Amino acid sequence: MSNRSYPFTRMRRMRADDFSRRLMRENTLSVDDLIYPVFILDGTQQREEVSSMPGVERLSIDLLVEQAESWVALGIPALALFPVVDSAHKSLLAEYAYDPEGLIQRATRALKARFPQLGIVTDVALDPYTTHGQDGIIDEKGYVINDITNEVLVKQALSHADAGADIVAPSDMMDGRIGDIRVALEDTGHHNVRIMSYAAKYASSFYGPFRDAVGTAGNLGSGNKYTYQMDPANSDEALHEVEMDLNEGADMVMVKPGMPYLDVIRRVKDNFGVPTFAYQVSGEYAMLQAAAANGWLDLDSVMIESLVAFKRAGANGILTYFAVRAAELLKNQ
Ligand SMILES: NCc1[nH]cc(CCC(=O)O)c1CC(=O)O
Ligand SMILES: [Mg+2]
Repeated sequence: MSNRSYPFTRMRRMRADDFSRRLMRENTLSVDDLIYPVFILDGTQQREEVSSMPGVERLSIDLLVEQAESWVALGIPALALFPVVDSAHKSLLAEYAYDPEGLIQRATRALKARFPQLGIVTDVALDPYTTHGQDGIIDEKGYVINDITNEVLVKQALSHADAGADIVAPSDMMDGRIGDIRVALEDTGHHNVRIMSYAAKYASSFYGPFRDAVGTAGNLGSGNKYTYQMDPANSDEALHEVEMDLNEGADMVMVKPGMPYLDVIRRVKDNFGVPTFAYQVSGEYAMLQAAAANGWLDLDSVMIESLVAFKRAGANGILTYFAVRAAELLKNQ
């Protein structure tokens, strides 16, 4: 007989029964892994669907607080807040981003007042607040000016922290903003406000439906974010980005988008062993929803499979528009 291990080893033996499949399962998904991104409208009693994201609703603060009751009851640890900013509040210098009475600042205060134990993650980036939809302040040629943008991002992050945000999450990809924000938070006594850095954020076309949801698609027009977001062809560069953000004081790092970038998550986790998050972005959500709507995929099972895949790749948690549905499924399993 050859030196083959079969039939002494039969990989199928452990798969033969549910109990042994459970015993050898390497990764599990729980509600503790889920962060739910939400879109916030101004006004009261406002509720709007997002056509490219079936099942996602943009809500005014009062309705958001009402709905959050059930999300908290499901055990979802944290929400990530994204504003739908009225065009009257958009400007070249993005002043509304750090207005203490701005939409995110008010939403954060309302949610923390009602649910002190619910983690609130705020997005630090200027794209909802600029007339051109870029994530920073631009020069006469349209180039996003790094260091001037950082000054505004610091003001924005501090205003979020003052409003009660637990985690500020810079998603802009300027160089050096993590260090600038960390120093400012320390100087103002916000020692425990955590920074989740969108450290390896790619210039991705999978963000399309998000730009519809927050209403920046029109402002950005045919523009792109290639001069600050990463080239999808790179992954060594992602490690360099992550290393810099950790050195500047990031508590958590993120890879974004999610599913097409699982290899990057694995490299980040293996190299640094720090809390690593993935963002299953709007386009990934839209793809699965669209296929399910056509009867081509079973939504609940592909949703859970995709989320387990993030855990297998090394993610400690996932920002996902499926958070509520997944939490319901995990509760009933
Ligand atoms: N700072 C903007 C921001 N923050 C989160 C997303 C995308 C999230 C998603 O697609 O679900 C984007 C879009 C962009 O960079 O243009
Ligand atoms: Mg960077």
